[in-house]
Amino acid sequence: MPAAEPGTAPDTSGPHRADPFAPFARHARVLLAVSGGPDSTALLLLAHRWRQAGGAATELYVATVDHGLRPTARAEAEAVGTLARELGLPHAILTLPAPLPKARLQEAARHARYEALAAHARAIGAGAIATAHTLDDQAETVLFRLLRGSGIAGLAGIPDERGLDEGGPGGIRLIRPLLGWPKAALIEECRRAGASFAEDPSNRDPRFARTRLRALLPSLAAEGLDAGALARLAARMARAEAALEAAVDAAQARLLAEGQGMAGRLRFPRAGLTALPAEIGLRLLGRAVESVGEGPVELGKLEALAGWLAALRPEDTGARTLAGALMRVNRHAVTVAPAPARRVAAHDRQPSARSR
Ligand SMILES: Nc1ncnc2c1ncn2[C@@H]1O[C@H](COP(=O)(O)OP(=O)(O)OP(=O)(O)O)[C@@H](O)[C@H]1O
Repeated sequence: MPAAEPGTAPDTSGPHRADPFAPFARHARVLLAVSGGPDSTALLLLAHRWRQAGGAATELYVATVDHGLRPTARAEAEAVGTLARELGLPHAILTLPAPLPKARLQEAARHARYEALAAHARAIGAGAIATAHTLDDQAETVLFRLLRGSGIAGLAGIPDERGLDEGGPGGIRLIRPLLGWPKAALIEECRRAGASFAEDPSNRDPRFARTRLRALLPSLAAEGLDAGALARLAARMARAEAALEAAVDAAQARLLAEGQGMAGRLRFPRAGLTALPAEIGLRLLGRAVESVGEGPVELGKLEALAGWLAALRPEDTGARTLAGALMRVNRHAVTVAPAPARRVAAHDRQPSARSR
């Protein structure tokens, strides 16, 4: 792959941010996740150009994950290495510690990929990983979630920055500087730089719902629902999501202080909880169930739980379980605690584990 022309001014004409690489400047080192496809090859070229043009003192490192799934993967990873070397950037090929399971392969590959990238980022002291998600990826994600009846958080689409391992060691950030760029513009960047790239055949595999949805996008665009419109929807939803979460933070602080919960158990004053706007109450319940139960709760099930609570008359009491959490309602309070079945199940599992 021939190198990009060094020193060319960064193309800041991307549709969204004046400087999409500005978030890089907060880190001494950023790891670019480059698969060798057109999007991430353009990420490599553009990030390097930004750096050459004096973007910041940020050092750029490059890594390619070889999932061991396709025979051509190694050669593609090596081609990324060649381009990175031409640009003067360090490159590593990362392999996975264990073979991927056959079930839910794409999801498993994505999970393993991020783990490998995060481990490498920590090893080289990079505070952030950058991926090359595009405007097209954003549009597909929003459309996909729209069709599945997602909530506001889902319709907010792919965030341009988030913590990769919140609470984990190192606090690595995940940055997506190209979310405002159409894929076609990135292919054009590669072409202009004379850089070749590989195409992942799974992107065209009609067995994946994503591929079938992608095929719908041109017809929707002809009706006015183009990638830009879907991205605008995502940005508006992200704004609403942030405001709602801030309102839930405030309601949580207020009601938990009033409710006097005990260790491992959250207690809300019933009148205060049921008086909240429905969306805020729903989210607060979701947080409570998630924190004492088994983790994230399906929105539809949470809505059913909140609906049940809202339909109770003031004199009614009762209890419901959801996702490993038990919600008890008495006249004065709503308490959310780990479900007893979970405690019993955990207790039951121990002897059988020992007997193996
Ligand atoms: N093998 C790889 N090595 C390094 N980076 C990769 C690899 N595959 C993907 N990436 C990075 O992730 C970005 C998104 O890739 P892709 O759209 O294929 O991911 P995905 O499977 O849809 O998962 P997600 O969108 O959650 O990352 C790429 O632009 C690239 O930056």
